[in-house]
Amino acid sequence: MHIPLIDISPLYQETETANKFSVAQAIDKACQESGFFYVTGHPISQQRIIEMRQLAEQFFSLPAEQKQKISIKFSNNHRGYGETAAEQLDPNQPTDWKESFDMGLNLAPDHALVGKDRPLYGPNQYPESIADFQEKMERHYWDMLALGKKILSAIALALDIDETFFDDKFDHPLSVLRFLHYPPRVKQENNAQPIGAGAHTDYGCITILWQDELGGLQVQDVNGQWVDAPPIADSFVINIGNMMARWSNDRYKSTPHRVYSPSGKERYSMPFFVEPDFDTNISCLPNCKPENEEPKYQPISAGDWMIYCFNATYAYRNDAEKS
Ligand SMILES: O=C(O)CCC(=O)C(=O)O
Ligand SMILES: [Fe+2]
Repeated sequence: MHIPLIDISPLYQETETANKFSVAQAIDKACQESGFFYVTGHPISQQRIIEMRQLAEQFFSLPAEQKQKISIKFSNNHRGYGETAAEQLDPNQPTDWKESFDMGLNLAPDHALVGKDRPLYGPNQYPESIADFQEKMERHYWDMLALGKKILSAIALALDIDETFFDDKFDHPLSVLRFLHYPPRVKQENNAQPIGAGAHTDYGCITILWQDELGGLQVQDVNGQWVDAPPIADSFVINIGNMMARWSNDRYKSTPHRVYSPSGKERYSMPFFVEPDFDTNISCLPNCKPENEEPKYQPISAGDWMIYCFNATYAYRNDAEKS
């Protein structure tokens, strides 16, 4: 399996239409073949990545009780700290060996969009003891969302739909910026490498992943073999999620991937999940099915789709104690 490296800088040059189109075609091809590609030539600086990594390290090294104070268990909208083993991405494997911090669009509890009908909207939970934590997270959130929308504009171009098609679908995005920390772990008895994150597909539209220099991300090819997707300097790994596979009538592939965390070493990563507004109608995109055929899937709202996927993964959401 080939995971291409695509220089997306032409997407930022308004006049270079031909180059823009060849980037769009390269992205479209990768999304159809492996569902994975790397991007370079994006506007997120190395300095910013270093800053965000330091912030993640600072956060995860807080005392356990401070992290527990903002546990995702206390959130109605899936924000905050997830302790090690809270998540089980592959139901056939032990729980994942990672801790997490999730943040998204920060809406006050009395905001008109917040309520029972749209359970993924609401406030973030931030640690009190790290200076400028909220500001730094939110600045990075909006910059990553802008990158996500740029990639979506290239997908629109490739599909021969209006380049701005996705723009108005991100007024109140469900997008999530996530810190992950895979603590060091000893090798198992059978000498199998420990699993950091079990095999899974992502739920949403597209994922933009930064991973540290250790590597460990693996992508499944069509024969079921695991192929390394090592870190490449100044790049992000982009992959298609289930919502986009559905939206594109399966033109695009949502491909299983997993993380093997090398024993004895800790690993950091930072996925950004690009998800549209809760009420976005996910029904077959233009030009994604033959004219005389029906779409493969029924329309569903982006929010209902995400809730359906979340409920299948997180132990705490299925906990009888939490109604
Ligand atoms: O940590 C990584 O490199 C990947 C994590 C991942 O696949 C996910 O959170 O969906
Ligand atoms: Fe993933």
